[in-house]
Amino acid sequence: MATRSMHLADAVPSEGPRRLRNFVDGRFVDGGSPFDIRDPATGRVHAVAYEADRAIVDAAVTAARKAVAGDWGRMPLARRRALLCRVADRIEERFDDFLEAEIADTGKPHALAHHLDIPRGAANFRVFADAIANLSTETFEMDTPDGGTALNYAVRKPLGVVGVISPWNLPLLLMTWKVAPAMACGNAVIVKPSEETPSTTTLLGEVMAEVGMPDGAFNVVHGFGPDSAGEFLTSHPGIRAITFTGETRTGSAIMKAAAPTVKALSFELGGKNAAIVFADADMDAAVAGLARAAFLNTGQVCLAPERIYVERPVFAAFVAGLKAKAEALKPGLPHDDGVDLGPLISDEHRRKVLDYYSLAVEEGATVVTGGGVPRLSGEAANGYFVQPTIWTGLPHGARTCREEIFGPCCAVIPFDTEEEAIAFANDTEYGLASSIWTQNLSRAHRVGKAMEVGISWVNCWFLRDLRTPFGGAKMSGIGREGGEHSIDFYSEPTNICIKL
Ligand SMILES: NC(=O)C1=CN([C@@H]2O[C@H](COP(=O)(O)OP(=O)(O)OC[C@H]3O[C@@H](n4cnc5c(N)ncnc54)[C@H](O)[C@@H]3O)[C@@H](O)[C@H]2O)C=CC1
Ligand SMILES: O=C(O)/C=C/C=C(\O)C(=O)O
Repeated sequence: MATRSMHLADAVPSEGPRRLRNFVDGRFVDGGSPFDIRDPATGRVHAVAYEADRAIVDAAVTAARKAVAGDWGRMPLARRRALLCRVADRIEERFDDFLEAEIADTGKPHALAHHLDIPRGAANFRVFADAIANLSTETFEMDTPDGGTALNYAVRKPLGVVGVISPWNLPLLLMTWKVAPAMACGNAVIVKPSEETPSTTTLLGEVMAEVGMPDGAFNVVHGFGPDSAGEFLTSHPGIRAITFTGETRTGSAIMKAAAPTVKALSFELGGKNAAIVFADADMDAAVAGLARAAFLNTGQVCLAPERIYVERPVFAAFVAGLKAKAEALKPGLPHDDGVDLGPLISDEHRRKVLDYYSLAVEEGATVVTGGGVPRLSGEAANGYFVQPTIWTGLPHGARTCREEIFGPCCAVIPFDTEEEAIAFANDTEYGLASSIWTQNLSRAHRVGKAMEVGISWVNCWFLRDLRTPFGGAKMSGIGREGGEHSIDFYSEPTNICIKL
């Protein structure tokens, strides 16, 4: 296959900040207002992105519509699948470029991005290339009033142009989780990555050009939310669907903007996830598993448990174990030896998390560990680090127990009965994920089912089979993605009824 191998975005420069331009109709375009992208581990500007104005967003929509009506829309399925697999291969061939770009934007530890973010970027394309190949549709044979029969069968078709609005916590992973199924279904996409983390999405534009993706099938517009590229997309009449991961309030603003043009919406929103540890759990596994769950990616995972309910007889042992794990985490620069705790994404987000650290104390918490900013030297002294933090003694109604913090922190709360644990866990407006730790399989099933969430993990957390439904209940989202659930969202059936 011919490839166009060129660094169109200047995304791998030899010197100075990278320039991250908008990618429209198969090429990087000039224009837009520059804004700085900071490395959160050092506070230094490492790239400049260009905020797309309305004209650039309009050009992206026009190009995307042309692609759907043209080469991309007419492409045979086998070729479409092969191109998506080639995107996955190319992400792997350029693994180090993606790795360094993701690390520069997020400051996350090298090992984390190496094991999680970049491999999932490639895996997302492979999984949905397979899913679309194995798609079946429904058929119904019916009797007709004249004594004959008719055959109904559905064909699935792309929606058209899909707007993808993605967040900063797992930038490549979460963006490709939406782009891959949308493109597998034959849609053209316009991605607006988070203004904090535009680098890997820009690199994906290079990859799309390199593998020979038809012009306009994949577009990137940079910028912010309100009155910027985000809102221009969500209100654009040429876009048929919006898929979004991020804060619940943002989801609500997007719904409003999308309402006049009646777009299809798929939302994965905030969480205030609960974990429940029963006294019969394998305690070492529960402590290790929940330390990972609470502190991975510095707590910036929407699935992270910020409330951990522990059966009273094992409460003290659990808290002591979790404290030891939190205190063993080493904050620092992504490439430094042994570093396993990165910074928060921005100074603004650190202020928000530190405000919650103060609020917890005002609300009556005992700070088991953490509660502030770690002392770091060298370049990391200017990074946006906070200490992993554990609280006990918080009342259920505390804001710290009800509002999404999105930092490396959790409240640990005792319970006495299974019913009480279920009631505590479900006492929230959110409903994304839960994690239950017990060796009693009947209870695991019973409690897992009682959770008002999209995903209940038992004796594990963030174990992902990409074919399964993924999304949130209550204010944690609308719809499910994953496997055929993604195909359902990113395509629509036309029923054909043939009188035989
Ligand atoms: N995965 C998740 O569930 C995430 C949750 N959050 C939560 O959200 C809080 C705020 O972080 P933000 O980065 O401000 O999240 P956000 O939800 O505002 O941003 C996510 C994406 O939405 C875009 N956006 C924002 N407002 C928009 C609008 N009106 N129309 C269209 N697009 C819009 C942003 O530019 C970004 O690409 C965090 O402190 C955290 O609690 C943040 C990121 C990811
Ligand atoms: O595995 C996934 O598809 C998603 C994981 C995490 C999030 O959705 C999130 O943190 O927003």
